[in-house]
Amino acid sequence: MTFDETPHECVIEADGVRRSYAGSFEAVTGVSFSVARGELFALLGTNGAGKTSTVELLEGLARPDGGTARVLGRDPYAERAAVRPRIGVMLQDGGFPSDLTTTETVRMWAGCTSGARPIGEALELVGLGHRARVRVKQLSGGERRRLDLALALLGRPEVLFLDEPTTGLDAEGRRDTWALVRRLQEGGITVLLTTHYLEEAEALADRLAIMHRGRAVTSGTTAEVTAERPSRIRFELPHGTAAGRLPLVLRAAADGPRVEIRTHHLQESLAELLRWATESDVQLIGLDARSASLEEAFLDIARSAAKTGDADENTIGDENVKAKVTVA
Ligand SMILES: Nc1ncnc2c1ncn2[C@@H]1O[C@H](COP(=O)(O)OP(=O)(O)OP(=O)(O)O)[C@@H](O)[C@H]1O
Repeated sequence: MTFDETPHECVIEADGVRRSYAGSFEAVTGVSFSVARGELFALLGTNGAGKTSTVELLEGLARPDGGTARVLGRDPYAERAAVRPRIGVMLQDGGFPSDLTTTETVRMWAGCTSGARPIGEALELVGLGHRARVRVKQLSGGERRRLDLALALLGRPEVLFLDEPTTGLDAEGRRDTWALVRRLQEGGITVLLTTHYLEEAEALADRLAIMHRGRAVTSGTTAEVTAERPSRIRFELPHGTAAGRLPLVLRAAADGPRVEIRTHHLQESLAELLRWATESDVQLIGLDARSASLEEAFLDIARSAAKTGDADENTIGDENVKAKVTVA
């Protein structure tokens, strides 16, 4: 994705950013994406893909070894003093003094934040109002993540960086955080999020990128990313119906009752299958047809990269096969 394709004001821009550790190992090898004002962009990827390393460049915590990072039109590292008051950062591991209470922690943070929200409001926002007097060391892992979020929101940021914000939260806590992020976004905030939860990206992201080994292997809306993957049709043939009776394009070499069709032309393949089933008077047991999910796209990328030892290609999977049938 290039900057020109984004119709609105770019608030976050990574243009070919690179980052090396110890002067040799390149953890981020030229990543580009942009986030428009009010958008939520999610960075997904395998462990060690380079998500945090990339986000830190945009948070101004490190200078890129190549390419450029811009936030609110400025260099977040060189112009940190101008950028920092306008952004909220939720790191993967906040590391608070554990003997302070949640209120004391927020108060301490408020002391170095200009225009900070009232402490009670910040805690209520993240559902920690009832834990105001509890020491940080007594908070659960999920509650600490919420405290992290409260601190990130303290200065009413225009841009919010969330590094795995719901890790350690239970299902209810995760949904509460999603609802809060949506409310913040409705208020015009721009969000860059990293997550391991694909349903989180599906629920929240306007656009996303999947990273692997320091590169953004694919990016776009969930629909665009999944459109590259084949859809799937599954059913079971009734006892006594041979797979060899299936139309040629849907036929498997092997026999057996269970059929799985992978196709890039779901509507056509399904129509052909149903036409055949009706004409042949065959009942398709447990018929299930679905477009590829983000999870499938992600797994395809991880598997393909593991197989090839590289993730250089943008297209993953057998894109040329119109319909691939496996009969188990
Ligand atoms: N300070 C560091 N020194 C050396 N190598 C590092 C450092 N921080 C990260 N790395 C390496 O850089 C690569 C990318 O790490 P990074 O934390 O950015 O990935 P990630 O996608 O955020 O991973 P995860 O999902 O596991 O949090 C990994 O191989 C990691 O071991």
